[in-house]
Amino acid sequence: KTHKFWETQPVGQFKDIGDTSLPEGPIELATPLSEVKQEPYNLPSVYEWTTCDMNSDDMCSEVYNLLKNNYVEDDENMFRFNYSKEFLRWALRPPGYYQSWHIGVRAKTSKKLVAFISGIPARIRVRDEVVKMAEINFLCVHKKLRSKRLAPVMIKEVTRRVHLENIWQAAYTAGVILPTPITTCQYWHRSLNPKKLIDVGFSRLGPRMTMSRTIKLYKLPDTPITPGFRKMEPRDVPAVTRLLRNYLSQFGVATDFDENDVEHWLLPREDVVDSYLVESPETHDVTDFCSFYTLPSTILGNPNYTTLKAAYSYYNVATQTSFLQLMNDALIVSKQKGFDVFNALDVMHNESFLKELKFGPGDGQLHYYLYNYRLKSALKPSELGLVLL
Ligand SMILES: COc1cccc(CC(=N)NC(=O)c2cccnc2OC2CCNCC2)c1
Repeated sequence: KTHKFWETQPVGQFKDIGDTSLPEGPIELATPLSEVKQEPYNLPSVYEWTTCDMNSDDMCSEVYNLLKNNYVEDDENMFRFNYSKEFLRWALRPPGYYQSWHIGVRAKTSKKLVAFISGIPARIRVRDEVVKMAEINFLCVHKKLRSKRLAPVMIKEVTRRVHLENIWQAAYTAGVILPTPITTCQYWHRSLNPKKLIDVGFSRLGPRMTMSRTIKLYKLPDTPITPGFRKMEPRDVPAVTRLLRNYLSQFGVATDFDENDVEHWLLPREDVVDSYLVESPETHDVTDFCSFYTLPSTILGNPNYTTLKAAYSYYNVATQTSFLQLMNDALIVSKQKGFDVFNALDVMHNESFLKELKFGPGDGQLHYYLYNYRLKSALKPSELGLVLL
């Protein structure tokens, strides 16, 4: 009952956990394109499929507003992700993207966008295999249409369109447990504006703590302390790519970035993604790198504030600077840019700075999944080098 749909899909099944006789790799073989269902799946008769052209300002606004009002909320329904239009255009149009993977559902009569799901192409290395995958994200069904079983048919439709491009694997995350996580991450938060976070109920005043003591606890310098710490520029793409590829090579599952990918995903974009590096003042080598993306949340039902400005840790590499000092500089610049909180998952080597830099554990978990690819055993979060938006 609970996983009616997922028990029909080529994903690791709970009953198979621990069965080491099952080989690591694709669960179902690729099929000839002629055997892929050519026509879209059937929706309930009052709805119709639509392809969302994110280059169109109107379409982008429709997707933005659907997500703004109906996308993921925290467990206590106090906050809802509020991805910006510019962020969505960035997230959905990487090199080689397919507009056909930006799938909407409209009500036939009103023509209103009532649901959305997206895929983007990505090369993801699993152990020693680089696999072409779709990264599935932004699955959203209007609050008024929940439990009409729209999500399963939307997942089947995006899968069909991914198959039409001869791609047979996918990666996705969810806050809920489905068959079967490849790893489960904890999320952590570092207060930058503790007074606002306490006022809106994101954080609570610690025991035996006053507000002024709390503000002092989270105080940061005005400027980064690492010599040579500066914003990333286009000329840095080759060096950052080398640094990233070398760092990510140690993880069991990781993004396989090339320079083209780094140019899209990591060059700074105002209010979307920020990237900094350390250029050695002596040698001018690029020795370290840190980045975070901008994902505000709507504050639900607070009379004094509407938006929580949150930075999310993205990819970070330290080879000469201490990881602690590098990430503290990331906190310093994010505070200077007006963020209220800096969030991170315990993936890669993040655990080494979380407690030291005064991150507190979040109250939820983020589960990572692969579609049509079995891992012999689950990964630890520290073995994962993949951050989804
Ligand atoms: C603070 O506002 C929120 C609004 C909605 C949900 C949550 C809790 C939550 N679910 N957080 C995360 O999933 C999360 C926490 C730390 C780092 N990345 C995260 O999620 C990313 C990656 C997956 N897609 C959403 C953004 C918080």
